[in-house]
Amino acid sequence: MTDPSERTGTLYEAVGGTETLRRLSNTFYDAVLADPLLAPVFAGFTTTHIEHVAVWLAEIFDGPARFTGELGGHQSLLRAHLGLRITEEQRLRWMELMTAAVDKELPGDELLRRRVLEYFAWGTKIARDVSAEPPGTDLGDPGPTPRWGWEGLR
Ligand code: HEM
Repeated sequence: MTDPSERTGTLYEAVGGTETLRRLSNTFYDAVLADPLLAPVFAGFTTTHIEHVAVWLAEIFDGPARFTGELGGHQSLLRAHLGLRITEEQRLRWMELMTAAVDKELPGDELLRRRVLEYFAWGTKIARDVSAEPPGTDLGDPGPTPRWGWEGLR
């Protein structure tokens, strides 16, 4: 089935919920920390990062709004990237490693794969742009956490 309008339910349900997103996050950060271009960016990495990314993705893909409820929401996510000065080369490597992680952890559903990777392509550009601003920059109110569905950004 490839027509997005024929797909029901949320991307969160289709990926298999928070448990799968945790596995995706885990596989991805194993690769990031072994990567010479990205590892230095993640010098302050702790294992809570893996869980926080899984909780963020759950909300993006229309699951529980726990990142908003417990972890500071959209603004806090953006603020976490301030001052990182992410280069386009680093963003592309991030995408390459995430694509490999998606292929491993979310096999067999081409439309789901495409939608999930489209979110990451969109989100990494925002992270790169925000990261050019110094730490502490006032970002104003970025609005609620975005939601991604079978037809993309809503
Ligand atoms: C869709 C794309 C992205 C998502 C969903 C995402 C998600 C997150 C989340 C949820 C956090 C907070 C983690 C925590 O609270 O522990 C975070 C922090 C961070 N992100 Fe991202 N991120 C994205 C893109 C990127 C990119 C492209 C890079 C660099 C190449 C990056 C580098 C970092 C770093 C270094 C931190 C930690 C900052 C700190 O030490 O507090 N992120 N990200």
